[in-house]
Amino acid sequence: MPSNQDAQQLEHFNRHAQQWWDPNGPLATLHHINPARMAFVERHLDLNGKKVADIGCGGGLAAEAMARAGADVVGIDMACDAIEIARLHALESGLAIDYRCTSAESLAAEAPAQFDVVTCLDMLEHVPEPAEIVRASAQLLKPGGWVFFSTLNRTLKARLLAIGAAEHLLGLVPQGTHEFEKFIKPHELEHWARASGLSLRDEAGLCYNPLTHQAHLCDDLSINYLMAFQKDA
Ligand SMILES: C[S@@+](CC[C@H](N)C(=O)[O-])C[C@H]1O[C@@H](n2cnc3c(N)ncnc32)[C@H](O)[C@@H]1O
Repeated sequence: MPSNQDAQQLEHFNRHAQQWWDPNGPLATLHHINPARMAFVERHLDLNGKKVADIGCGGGLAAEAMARAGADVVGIDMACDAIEIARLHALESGLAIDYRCTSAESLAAEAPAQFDVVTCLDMLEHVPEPAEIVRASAQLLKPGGWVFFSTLNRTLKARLLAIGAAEHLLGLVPQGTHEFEKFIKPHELEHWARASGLSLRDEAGLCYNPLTHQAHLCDDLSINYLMAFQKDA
């Protein structure tokens, strides 16, 4: 297995693959936050006709939303059971999405500078070397292309809410989904992106109400946040 993977994390997502599309299942929170994440992407560009790589696509929640908006999507993930579920669901939805069980680094080696847009949503905090995923994302982009990351900030508040409350108190997310040490500060993400030839264009917090299950874009980056970068021409 290539080094930039956490076997336990992949096993975790494979274990829940069958329930990926259950809006009340273990991945329900991803269903709840997906419209706000898509709104962040679409405030920068029209996805119609764009070639998109969705890195760490899982069962395909974002990939399907982008395909419905007219994008030509390649979805990749190293949890191969999740990719199988994504394929089946796209078939049922009548969407043509190219799903592959491969790594971001392999796709970048195979298809450099081929994509208008890269999305990497709630994935960076699950890999040992997130900077390498940022670098691969930059390699995949055409000059001027956009990449969107969402991840969890390494703050006490995020630890209390995303792990303490969501995993242990409320059971919104399966226990073991997150490791606090892997959370990423916005300045770290920006630093890795800049080193990969990406310029920061926008950032937003993603505020989530665990009682109403409503998520919206906000100014508070202290828990879940999104960043948009453009590849330097
Ligand atoms: C929290 S889920 C997010 C899934 C999807 N992006 C979404 O937001 O709906 C994290 C995903 O990252 C994937 N992942 C973890 N490590 C990976 C790696 N090294 N390469 C590709 N995908 C990976 C997991 O298998 C899982 O599907």
